[in-house]
Amino acid sequence: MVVQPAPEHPLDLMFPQELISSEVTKELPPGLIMRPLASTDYKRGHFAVLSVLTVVDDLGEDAWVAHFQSMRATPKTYYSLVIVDQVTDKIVATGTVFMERKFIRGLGTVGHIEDIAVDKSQQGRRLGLRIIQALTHISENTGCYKTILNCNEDNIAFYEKCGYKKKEIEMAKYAPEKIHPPKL
Ligand SMILES: CC(=O)SCCNC(=O)CCNC(=O)[C@H](O)C(C)(C)COP(=O)(O)OP(=O)(O)OC[C@H]1O[C@@H](n2cnc3c(N)ncnc32)[C@H](O)[C@@H]1OP(=O)(O)O
Repeated sequence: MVVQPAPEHPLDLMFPQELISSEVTKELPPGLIMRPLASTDYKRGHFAVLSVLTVVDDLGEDAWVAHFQSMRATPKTYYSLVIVDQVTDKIVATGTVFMERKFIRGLGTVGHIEDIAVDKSQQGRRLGLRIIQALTHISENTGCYKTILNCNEDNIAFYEKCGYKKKEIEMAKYAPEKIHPPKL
C-alpha cells in the first residue's frame, strides 16, 4: 500500500490572497511566488529580509506571532505581503501597506506603504517594483484616495520608476529611548 504524504496545512494568511493582483504575480521570475504574510513566516526569514532595511530586534518567534495576530485582529488595516523562493521556502522580499482612516476627504482612507525590503541577493530583479505594484493595487482596490510613502534620497529614482512622485517633506521626532542608529 502506498502511503500518501499528509497534505500540507493551509497557510494562515494575514489577508485574502485574492487582493494580490494576478497581473503583478504573473510577472515574477520563475520559482518565486507572492502571497500575504503568513503566521508561520518567522521561520521563513521575515526578520532576516527586513534587516536589509534597518535594525531589526529579533524578539523570537512567540513575540513575532503575537504581533502578527494583533495586526490581523485589526480588520482591513494591515496588508503585509512577501515573495517566497519555492525551492528554499525562504522569504526574499516583503512590504506592507496600512490604511489610515481620516475625517477629511469625505471620511477617506490613505494607504501608507512601509518597510519595503528585497534580499540583497535578489535586488535588481524587479521584485521591489512588483511589491510596490501589488501594494498600490491593494490600496486602490480597498478604496484609498491616495497612496503615500517616505524614502531617502537614494531611493527616489526607484519609486519614480514605480510611478510615484516626490511631494512635500517628511518631519520626524524619535522618542529618545527608542532611537536606533540608521543602517542605510
Ligand atoms: C517605503 C520604504 O520602505 S523605503 C525603503 C526601501 N528599502 C530599502 O532601501 C532597503 C534596501 N533596498 C532594497 O530592498 C531594494 O533595493 C529596493 C526595494 C530599494 C529596490 O528593490 P529592487 O528589487 O532591487 O528594485 P527593482 O529591480 O524592482 O527596480 C525597479 C527599477 O528601479 C530601478 N532602481 C532600483 N533601485 C534604484 C535606485 N536606488 N536608484 C535608481 N534606480 C533604482 C531599477 O534599475 C529598475 O529600473 P528598470 O525598470 O529601468 O530596470
